[in-house]
Amino acid sequence: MHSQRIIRSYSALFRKLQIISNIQRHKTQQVAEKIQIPSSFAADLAQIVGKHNVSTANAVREQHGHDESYHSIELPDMVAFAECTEQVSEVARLCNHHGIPLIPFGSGTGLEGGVNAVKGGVCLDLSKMTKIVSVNAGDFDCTVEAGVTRKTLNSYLRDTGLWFPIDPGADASLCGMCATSASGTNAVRYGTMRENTMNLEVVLADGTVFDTAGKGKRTKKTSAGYNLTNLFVGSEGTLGIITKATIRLYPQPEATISATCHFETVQAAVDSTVQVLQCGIPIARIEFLDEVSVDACNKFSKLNMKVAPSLFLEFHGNASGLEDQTKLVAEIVQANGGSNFVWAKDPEVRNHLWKARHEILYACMALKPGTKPYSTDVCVPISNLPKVITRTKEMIQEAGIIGPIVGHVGDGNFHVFYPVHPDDQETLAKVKDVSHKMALLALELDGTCTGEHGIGQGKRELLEREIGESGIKVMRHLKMALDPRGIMNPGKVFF
Ligand SMILES: Cc1cc2c(cc1C)N(C[C@H](O)[C@H](O)[C@H](O)COP(=O)(O)OP(=O)(O)OC[C@H]1O[C@@H](n3cnc4c(N)ncnc43)[C@H](O)[C@@H]1O)c1[nH]c(=O)[nH]c(=O)c1N2
Ligand SMILES: O=C(O)C(=O)Cc1ccccc1
Ligand SMILES: [Mn+2]
Repeated sequence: MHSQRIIRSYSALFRKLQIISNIQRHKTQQVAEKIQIPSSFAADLAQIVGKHNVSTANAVREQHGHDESYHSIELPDMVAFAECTEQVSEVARLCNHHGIPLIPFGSGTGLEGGVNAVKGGVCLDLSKMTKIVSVNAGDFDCTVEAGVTRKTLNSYLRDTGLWFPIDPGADASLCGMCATSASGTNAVRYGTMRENTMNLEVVLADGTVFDTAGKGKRTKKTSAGYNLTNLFVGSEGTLGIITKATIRLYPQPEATISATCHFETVQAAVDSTVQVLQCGIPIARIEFLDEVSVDACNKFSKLNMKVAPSLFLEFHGNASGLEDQTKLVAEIVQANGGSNFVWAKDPEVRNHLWKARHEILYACMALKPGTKPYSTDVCVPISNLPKVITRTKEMIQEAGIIGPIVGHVGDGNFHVFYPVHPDDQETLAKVKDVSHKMALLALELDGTCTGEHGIGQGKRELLEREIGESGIKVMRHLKMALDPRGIMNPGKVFF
């Protein structure tokens, strides 16, 4: 008995050591030498996409070597612009043949360093693939090419009475939004890219082109086999290149009302949110801003809000329905000690409010001029949200740093924006420490280390903790099966 127990504990220790050595090995791979590109490669690439669509110019490489995050710029060796799926397929085949990294580029608005070419290689810019392939108004869906952005789609749809509501603030490409599983302010009502993507045309590393739900399929439901569509949603360019997306559309709301209100505590704001959801009010947006964010918004966007934990809300529906909804929400707010429930129908007032919310990143940077934003993004079951936000605020105070908080509170999702001077290592170390502790707390409280920005470069270790050894193994098997040479966006999602 005793010897069996010893054997068991030794084998457990051995397994642990194996995991550590695996992680070490992957970390070493991550800093391995960049791949040497053969001299004939640029000419081969130009054969596929045309000479005018290949660039090795520094300015173009610099433009493509970063997104909107604090992650340092990493230059690709060259940038190629694809104009159609066939070209994407040929480029993938060529890169795969030579084992050259291939990084899909949508519009570069990501927040986790997803497009930064950590191992060099070819950045494949998809912004020239701008066809809106089809709009099926009667079926509430449309199919777009990789370069179509959400604002372009919504302008195109304006006269159809339909719209695509997923709104990450930035004018991101829709396929880039699929790649990061984006969401934003409207997700509480309309869901995220996961719930709104029906089919994807994907080019695999070896050039294979396929449709994740079957050619031309665009049904609201399916039980047909594995969900390959959602395998690629959130894959961050590591499994293949998304060249087309079929996504769901919604009727444009007949009437819209926005509102703001203020609270004594974070708890009161979250309690109000939970009660709004419990009452079945189909709230379209319910955004939390702490007092530091409100102050930043007041200064940057010329608002005149009470500096207190606040909610920005939006209601979509018909006129009579909206009256009932706003009345009920006002009562809930009041019951939780909230004040100044102010609502607006006027589009100008509403647009000003949401513009201010979307520009919060820039408002927070203006609190410390010359800084870049270090962003965080955790998501927990909503009942645990006050705990994580309150503890995070304590940690921010203890560390003596500035960290405004905003949250897509209806989804249990929030962000801290830390404005950091790029050469202020001391503040950066504190920010990283608080962010890591916050993410660990979220994991401990049944949450995820990212609700919507993705893993990118900075959260790979957190992903291992979140998914666990077996889950990571399954992910690795999938990666190996689809991209055996590891050319697709190396250094992201995995070590
Ligand atoms: C001011 C502001 C505000 C916000 C945000 C950004 C900014 C600047 N974001 C983040 C961002 O808008 C979001 O991550 C987008 O989905 C990224 O789309 P891009 O087209 O810019 O992808 P981008 O080019 O930045 O690429 C992102 C990742 O996807 C991959 N990729 C891009 N296109 C691909 C394709 N066609 N096929 C395969 N892989 C592809 C890339 O390789 C990379 O790994 C956000 N997000 C959010 O969810 N909620 C929010 O509230 C906000 N808010
Ligand atoms: O505004 C949001 O909701 C975002 O997701 C954008 C963001 C979050 C954190 C840092 C920078 C931008
Ligand atoms: Mn967000």
